[in-house]
Amino acid sequence: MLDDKVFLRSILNTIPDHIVVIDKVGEIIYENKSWQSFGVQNSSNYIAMSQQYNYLHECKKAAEQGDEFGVSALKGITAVISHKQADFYLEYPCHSDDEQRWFMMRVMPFSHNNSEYYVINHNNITERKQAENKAKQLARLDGLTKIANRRYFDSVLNSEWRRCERLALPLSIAMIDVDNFKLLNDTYGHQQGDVCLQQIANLLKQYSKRPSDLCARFGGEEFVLIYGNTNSLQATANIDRIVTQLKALNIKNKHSLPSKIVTVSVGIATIIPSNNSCAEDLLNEADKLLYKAKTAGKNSVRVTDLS
Ligand SMILES: Nc1nc2c(ncn2[C@@H]2O[C@H](COP(=O)(O)OP(=O)(O)OP(=O)(O)O)[C@@H](O)[C@H]2O)c(=O)[nH]1
Repeated sequence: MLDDKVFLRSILNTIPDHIVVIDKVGEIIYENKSWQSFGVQNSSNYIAMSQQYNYLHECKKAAEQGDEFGVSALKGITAVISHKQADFYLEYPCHSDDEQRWFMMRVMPFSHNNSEYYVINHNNITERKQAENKAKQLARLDGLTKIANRRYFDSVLNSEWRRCERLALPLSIAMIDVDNFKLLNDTYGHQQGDVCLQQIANLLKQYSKRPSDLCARFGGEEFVLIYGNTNSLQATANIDRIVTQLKALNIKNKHSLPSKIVTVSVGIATIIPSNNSCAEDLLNEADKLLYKAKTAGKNSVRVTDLS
């Protein structure tokens, strides 16, 4: 039975992976049913093409059009064909108009009648990718406030620093600390303190919506905002709006005098990043200003423009 071609073909047609076999020059000499039906549902490209195509030519075309995965696929398959590599794996996105999808391409050589052939197998890994992406997103968030955590803040600050340095743009940072937060906890309980932190985080989110903005929980009752391509005046105006909105929320902290509501102290520092300084210096500057605001009586904003 195993010598029966129809029998073997039937087996291959039951496999959900998209399988294609090419020869040394990339000519497609076999495709299974899954491959064919995927090709019918999707426009022909290097992952969905039929026997009239040359697989390597299609990868090359995709690479020339700037498709980075086309470049990797071409390189990997060529490396297997030229025996530089025993096999090749590539994970790549292949989104349709209404669905996000990811696949893994696997290239394995085999010999038959003194000729070499290559099985190219595309396996749908969307579920795993979605789970990985979700885990990645969760790892960036602070558990209580659901805004960015300190670790993610550090990485965004460094990349925003480099971007603003490259483009000679101003970068502003605002350190925000809740005033007399211990009093709030002591008066209304820790749970109410948590709710207050969540309210402030939601407010900060509303005022950091541009792609180069980020609000994060720095730790405890301290928050930090990154404003890329934002000068000192713009950053201060934004913080003023946040402070006004916080006042409007009227979150009670009756022993915090004289306001009796939740207020914040803020330090804002702006710089045009260069070789002479680093992101940590800017952060330290904002922190110093915050400390000054605290020691001068809290509920105020201190600003330094180093640009
Ligand atoms: N509810 C709640 N409290 C927290 C959390 N993280 C830190 N805190 C509390 O925040 C309080 C901060 O107290 P302090 O550092 O003295 O600051 P403060 O009372 O705001 O005083 P100033 O900063 O000088 O205005 C501490 O009591 C911490 O226990 C949290 O996630 N939830």
